[in-house]
Amino acid sequence: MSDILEQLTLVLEARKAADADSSYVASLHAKGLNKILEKVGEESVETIIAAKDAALSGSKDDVIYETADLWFHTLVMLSHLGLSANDVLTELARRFDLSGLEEKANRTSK
Ligand SMILES: N=c1c2ncn([C@@H]3O[C@H](COP(=O)(O)OP(=O)(O)OP(=O)(O)O)[C@@H](O)[C@H]3O)c2ncn1[C@@H]1O[C@H](COP(=O)(O)O)[C@@H](O)[C@H]1O
Repeated sequence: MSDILEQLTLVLEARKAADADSSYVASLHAKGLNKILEKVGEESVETIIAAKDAALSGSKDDVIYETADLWFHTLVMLSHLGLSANDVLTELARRFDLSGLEEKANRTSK
């Protein structure tokens, strides 16, 4: 796992027990899963809009910024559910080198 992802995972875990008044992450946990999912949805839309704008303007800075917001909020969602980036990385590693078409054919109904 990249250094920053590893460090952020540790911070997110610690924030589950932090005071909601002094931590944005703790405030999300206190508000609950629906609020976290609302943020994931919001950041998804903002990422899509930034990508569409980048295709028109050629400026990609907002795509990076909004994608970081999206990744961050999905990490909070995973943490809230007792999961972590490592669980997703393990799944990506399992898929590595497997054609997307082949992987899809092997999927059980989900
Ligand atoms: N990477 C991030 C990160 N990315 C985005 N954000 C916050 O996510 C929010 C998203 O932006 P919005 O404009 O949607 O926020 P908002 O309008 O305040 O949100 P709402 O009131 O609409 O819910 C902002 O408050 C950002 O500051 C982050 N907050 C924290 N982190 C990391 O998490 C760590 C722990 O943060 P705290 O829990 O706040 O200490 C930090 O040290 C960082 O490493």
